[in-house]
Amino acid sequence: MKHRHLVVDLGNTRQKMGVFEDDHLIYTDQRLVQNLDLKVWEEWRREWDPHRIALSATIQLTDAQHEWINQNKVVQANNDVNYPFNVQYHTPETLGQDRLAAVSAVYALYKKKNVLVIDCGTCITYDFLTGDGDYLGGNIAPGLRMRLRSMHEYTNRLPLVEFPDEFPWIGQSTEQALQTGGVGMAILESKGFIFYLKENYGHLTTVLTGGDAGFIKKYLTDECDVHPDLILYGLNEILKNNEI
Ligand SMILES: Nc1ncnc2c1ncn2[C@@H]1O[C@H](COP(=O)(O)OP(=O)(O)O)[C@@H](O)[C@H]1O
Ligand SMILES: CC(C)(COP(=O)(O)O)[C@@H](O)C(=O)NCCC(=O)O
Ligand SMILES: [K+]
Repeated sequence: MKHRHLVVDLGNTRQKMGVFEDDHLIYTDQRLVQNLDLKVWEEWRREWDPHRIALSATIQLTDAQHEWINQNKVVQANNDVNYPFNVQYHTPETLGQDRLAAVSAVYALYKKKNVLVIDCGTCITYDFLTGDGDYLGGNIAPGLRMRLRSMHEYTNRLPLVEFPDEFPWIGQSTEQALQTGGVGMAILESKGFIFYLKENYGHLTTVLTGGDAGFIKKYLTDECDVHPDLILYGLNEILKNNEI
């Protein structure tokens, strides 16, 4: 009989789900977080009848959701479960569950390599795992849409500009300056961090995930892998490493 796992990644913008059958991702779905409802989890559970369920959540859960998690023996990607790498973050109890799932995925996929995960979601998170299995930590930076929106919201006169399909490196209008400042300069931040890690740790594999990964990849000259379902794979790994 096939072993089926349901995994759910609840981010600040979107909720992503995946179904694994014997380690193969056979189905994915996503919903905007605004339409969050326990009914969605219940539908997924009924439809897929999983043996086990894993969850990462970066938003506050409701009492009803907590109850559902307990009833269904859901494994959550928090500090209470086992990881095959050394978590060297000084506050693992406040570490994002999506980040632990991301590191779980690259630990399994890129054995013995130094890996930087850049999760380009609501926030951009940078997480660094060494080839010796030490997760040293990383950084949290504003996401692309957040950067565009905050310049409008924190100033008196700057407009809210559209997310650009393309941008010039040297902005020549207010709109372009904001668009390039918002998204282009964030890309240089990624390039700068990749450069820093290469200088200090030698070899580096960079893996991009999250809603804006494809966009950022287009402008990164450094070689990197885009893995849209990385967090889902990480949650499946966490299920394999933790009996409940
Ligand atoms: N339709 C959309 N609605 C909201 N964000 C979108 C949409 N399409 C792309 N994005 C981008 O995806 C990012 C969110 O990525 P995602 O990986 O879903 O984030 P999270 O894991 O935080 O929920 C947003 O910051 C935005 O730039
Ligand atoms: C930084 C995050 C908001 C990123 O979440 P996302 O943008 O993917 O929704 C999330 O990982 C989080 O809430 N972290 C807690 C703080 C920490 O990781 O130290
Ligand atoms: K993120």
